[in-house]
Amino acid sequence: MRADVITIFPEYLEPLNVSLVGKARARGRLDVDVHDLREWTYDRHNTVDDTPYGGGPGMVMKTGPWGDALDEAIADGYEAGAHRPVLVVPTPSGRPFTQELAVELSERPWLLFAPARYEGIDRRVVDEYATRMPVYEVSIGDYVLAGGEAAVLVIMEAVARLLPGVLGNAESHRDDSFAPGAMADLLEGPVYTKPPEWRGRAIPDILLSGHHSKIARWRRDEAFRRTALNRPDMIERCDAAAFDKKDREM
Ligand SMILES: N#Cc1c(-c2ccc3ccn(Cc4ccc(CN5CCCC5)cc4)c3c2)n[nH]c1N
Repeated sequence: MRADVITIFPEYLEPLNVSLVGKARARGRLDVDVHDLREWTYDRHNTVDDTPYGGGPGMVMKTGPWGDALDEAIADGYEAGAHRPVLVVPTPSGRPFTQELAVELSERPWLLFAPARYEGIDRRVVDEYATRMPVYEVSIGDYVLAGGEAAVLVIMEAVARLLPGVLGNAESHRDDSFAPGAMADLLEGPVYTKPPEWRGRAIPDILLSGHHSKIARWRRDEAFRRTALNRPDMIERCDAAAFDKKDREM
């Protein structure tokens, strides 16, 4: 997979050099190029924003720098042999970024990220590139950030861990919360490791029993309990038939 990120804060994307995404890059599973939008400004102050037409708070990011930056990133990607880019625009008004969408994006060969700042990018930029490629306008949650760079980090991590050969245990993402069909879409239950006792707190006996089907049932029950507590909405969505099927398999 190829990923290009255009931003006025390239240093914000430094975390893409470490941990899971950094490993995916080192293993050649992912190529990431971060571009400073101000390289496509030609005035003394490297201006990327201006006042909004129609008035209102804040500033709007200008068409010129974004158009020139996107055109060059796209041309360079094609020259490097990449094809079929999609434009990913983090925005508070976007569709929710979900595990399902992470899977969809992980199957794309080239992601072009346009994290904005200020009040966002002049709408004509998205309208222009939507004539050339699929555009995903996504929001990572119901809270307000100051820009899209944090969303790029979230999206890149969620996508990179789904790329083949990136996660140690290739299957482990299939049991994720939110992964379609995993544990009837329940949250993860509690996890434990050595030592067997810590500050007077022991491990649930069942986990030391070696009885795998009973352990699996205990884990499912704990997952159900946690989901009912923190995400009752997911319980309604939970497919009772799938749940009963899991029950019979244990
Ligand atoms: N993903 C994601 C995001 C973002 C996000 C993503 C990208 C940008 C680019 C700029 N901002 C700042 C901003 C914040 C609020 C508004 C709305 N206006 C405020 C007053 C009148 C309406 C416009 C921009 C961004 C925020 N926030 N929350 C998420 N889950």
